[in-house]
Amino acid sequence: MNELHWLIDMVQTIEVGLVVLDKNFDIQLWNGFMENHSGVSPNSIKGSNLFEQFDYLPADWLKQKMESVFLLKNRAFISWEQRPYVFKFKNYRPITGRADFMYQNVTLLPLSSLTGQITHISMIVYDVTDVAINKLQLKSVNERLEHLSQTDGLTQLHNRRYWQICMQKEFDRHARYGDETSLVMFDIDHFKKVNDTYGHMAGDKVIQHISHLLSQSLRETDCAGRYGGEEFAVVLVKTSAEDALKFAERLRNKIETTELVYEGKPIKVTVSMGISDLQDRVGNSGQWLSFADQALYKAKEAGRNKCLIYKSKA
Ligand SMILES: Nc1nc2c(ncn2[C@@H]2O[C@H](COP(=O)(O)OP(=O)(O)OP(=O)(O)O)[C@@H](O)[C@H]2O)c(=O)[nH]1
Repeated sequence: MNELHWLIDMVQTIEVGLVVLDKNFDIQLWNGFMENHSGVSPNSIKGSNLFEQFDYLPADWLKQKMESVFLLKNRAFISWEQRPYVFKFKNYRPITGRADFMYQNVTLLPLSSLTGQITHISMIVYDVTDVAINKLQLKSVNERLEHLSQTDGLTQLHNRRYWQICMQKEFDRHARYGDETSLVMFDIDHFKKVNDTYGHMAGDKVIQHISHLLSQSLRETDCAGRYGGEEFAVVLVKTSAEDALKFAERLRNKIETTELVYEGKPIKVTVSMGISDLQDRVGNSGQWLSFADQALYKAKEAGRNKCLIYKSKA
C-alpha cells in the first residue's frame, strides 16, 4: 500500500510531464509537471479532450501518431529536432533563458489494461531545452566558423583556398556534363602606385571597392574569390568565353568609371582581365587557371585596362 502511495507521490513531483489519454484523447491523468507548466490543474482538466483543451496542438499529425500507438501497440517518439515542442510551455530555465519556450522530447507509450488490451496511452514529456539550446548554439558557431574559414576578411569574397575548391567543382561538373564554363582572372593595374601615393589603408579601400563592384555584377551561381593581394578570380557557369568577355568588359568599364573618394581625395583605378573557357585542350583545373593567367598577362602587356580571351599558340 505504501508503495502505491510513494509511486503516486513520485508521479506528481517528477520533473517529467506525464499524461494519460483514453481512445477519445480525453485526459485521464495530468501530473504536477504538466500542471506547473500549463497552469491547468489536474482536477479542472481531467475528462476533457486534449485537442479541445489545447487548440494549438497539431491535431491531425498527433492523432495519427497516437492512433498508430493504439493499433501497433508500439512506442512512438517525437524529437525536438522534428518539432521543437508539443506543449507550448514557457522556458524559465536560467541557463538557457534565451529560449522562449521549452524544447521537448515526447514518448507515446501504449498502456495495457488488466485484460491486455490497449485502452489508453501515456505521453511522457521531457524538458530538453538545455540540450537543444547547446546543440543549436554549437551548430550556429560551426556555421560561423565554416563561413570564416571560407571567406576573405577584407573583401568578404571567397578566400583563395575555398575559391579553388569551387573552381575544381565547376571543372569536374564540366568534365561530366560538358556545360560551357569560363574563368576570369583580373588584377588591379599599377596598384603599387596607389599604395605608394595614397597609403596602404587607401589601397585596402580600393580592394574593397572593387570587390563591391564585382559582387554587384555576379549571378547567384557565379563563384568569385580574392585570389591574391590585388588579384581576383571568378568562375562563370553556363557561360561561353564570348559571354564572359561581355561580363568582363562591363565590369572593367564600371571600375574605370567609378571613382573612390578616400579622405576627400578621388582615386581612380583600372583592371586588366584574362579569360579562359573550358574546351578539350584544358586537361585539368590548374591548366585552366594558368590559361586565364596567361591571358591576363597579355592584357597587361597590351597596355592594361583591357580584357583578353586566352588564345592557344597552336
Ligand atoms: N593595400 C594593399 N596592398 C596590397 C595588398 N596585397 C597586395 N598589395 C600590394 O599590391 C601591389 C602589387 O604590385 P605589383 O604586383 O607590382 O603590381 P602592380 O603595381 O599592380 O602592377 P601591374 O599589376 O603590373 O599593373 C604591391 O605593392 C603589394 O604590396 C593588400 O591587401 N592591401
